[in-house]
Amino acid sequence: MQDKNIEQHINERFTQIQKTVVTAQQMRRIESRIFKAGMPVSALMEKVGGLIARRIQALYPYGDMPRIGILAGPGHNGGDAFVVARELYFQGYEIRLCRPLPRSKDLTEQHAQYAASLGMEIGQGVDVLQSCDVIVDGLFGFGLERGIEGAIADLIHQLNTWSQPVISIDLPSGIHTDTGAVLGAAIQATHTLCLGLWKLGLLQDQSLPYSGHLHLIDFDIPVADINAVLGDMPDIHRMTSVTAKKGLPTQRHPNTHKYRQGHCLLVGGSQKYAGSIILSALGARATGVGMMTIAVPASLKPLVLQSVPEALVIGCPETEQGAIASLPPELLLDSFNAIAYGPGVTTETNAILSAVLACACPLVLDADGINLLAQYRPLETLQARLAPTILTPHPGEFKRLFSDKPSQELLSVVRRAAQSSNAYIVYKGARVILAPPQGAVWINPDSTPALARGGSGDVLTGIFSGLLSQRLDDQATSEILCSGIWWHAQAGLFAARQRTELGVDPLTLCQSLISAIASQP
Ligand SMILES: NC(=O)C1=CN([C@@H]2O[C@H](COP(=O)(O)OP(=O)(O)OC[C@H]3O[C@@H](n4cnc5c(N)ncnc54)[C@H](O)[C@@H]3O)[C@@H](O)[C@H]2O)[C@@H](O)CC1
Ligand SMILES: [K+]
Repeated sequence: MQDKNIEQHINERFTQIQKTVVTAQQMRRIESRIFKAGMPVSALMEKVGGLIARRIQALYPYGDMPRIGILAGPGHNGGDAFVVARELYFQGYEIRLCRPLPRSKDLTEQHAQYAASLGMEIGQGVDVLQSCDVIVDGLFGFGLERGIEGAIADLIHQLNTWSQPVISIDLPSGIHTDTGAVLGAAIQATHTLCLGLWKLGLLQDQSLPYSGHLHLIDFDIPVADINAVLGDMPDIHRMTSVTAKKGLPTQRHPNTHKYRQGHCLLVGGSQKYAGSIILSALGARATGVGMMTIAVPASLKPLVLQSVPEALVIGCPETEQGAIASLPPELLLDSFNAIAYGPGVTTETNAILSAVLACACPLVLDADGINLLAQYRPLETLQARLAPTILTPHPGEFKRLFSDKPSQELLSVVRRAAQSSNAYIVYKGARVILAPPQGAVWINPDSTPALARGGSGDVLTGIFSGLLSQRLDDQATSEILCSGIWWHAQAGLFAARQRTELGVDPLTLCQSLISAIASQP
């Protein structure tokens, strides 16, 4: 029993740590609580440095990569780097150190002196590192406050032209801890070993070209200190597989039947964009939704039925240019558990928008559904809706809808948009952000550029519709949407592993949805 409690405690802590995201200021406050409680600064640095050194050994064993070059800055990021240098030195690695800024914090200075006393080569210029097999970047961590310029910026630019793998401690030096922006110049890392808690900047699109593979080095920050600083309801969460898997209907009730597994309606398609509604349908199909109805222009019905034979396909009257002109009166929108409107509809007519906005179930608006909303309806319309509205804009659609330029403060901009429109915003950047009308913003940390192609978004819309249709009584909309976002990205990653990033066309993505889940541990 005792063992089970301990294991449970460790798992719960791990889940919380993986979900937690901090700014530099929050990390500073958490750190100072730990130090005030009695943990010596030097002991923590020692512990962290040891963990980093062991991770480097696992990534780059001595037998393959015997020469390690270490770039050490003036603050405690540099202190960590000197501890790592010493640890790896005693494991037999040949160490070369570059210390471009002479004045350091006391603890860092002490470690530098000790490294020198052991006979490690320490230079001021970066050239000393050039012949090394691996570079460790301990120049700046979350204490970087101002732009990097002059000789230090030149050094970073020079280092970025080299071909060796680079491991950044905490953050790639030069990356803003909160926004992920480049402050003048930034190291391009192969791996970033983020210390203690995920820094917000590492989850933002701007830092992606610099951060490489992300690892969290957990150094046992007490959960009580995290809660004391972030509160019970943190503003930002990182999606994890543990939380995402909970929202998927993978375990069916033994007595279930098709009407209990939800009924979704997908409205879309046109002569111009005939395929997108099929991709949405295939996304919805993978969710195991019990029943699916698809409303398309009448001329598309045979095509859609060919791809989704199980669906009830309704052929609608169409405009001259082949968009849906109206919905047949026998289609009762209130009989569905979720509706998606938008894939392939074009902006030719807005005749259907009012009807879908009036529905009493969750509504996913995507693609031209969003553009029509931007063009014809004030956002206040959404305030009146009784069920959740989900908007899935990419940056361009977001700008059209909210006339707000996504900026460095992207998270705040998206959050404000969700609050003011009373909608769940799924912002489709490289890392998808989910902002609900109230409550925490979620960021998906794991994805792939393979998903950057036409049709990927249609699949996501279908997944949302299928999952929302099967919602359990106690399931929050955010939870369901997080699961969909995570699943979509995991399928992309799965397909990219099998077929490279070039081979993840939207049909392959649909076909990978089930395999991606089945292959999860
Ligand atoms: N938070 C924690 O609990 C822990 C933090 N540790 C390490 O400590 C780091 C933070 O340490 P610090 O607060 O000392 O910060 P940094 O090591 O990031 O750097 C701060 C130093 O850089 C200088 N500086 C800032 N911007 C500059 C610029 N543009 N050009 C030139 N100099 C500049 C500052 O004057 C200061 O001396 C973390 O990133 C991590 O590596 C670890 O040692 C252990 C635990
Ligand atoms: K660093």
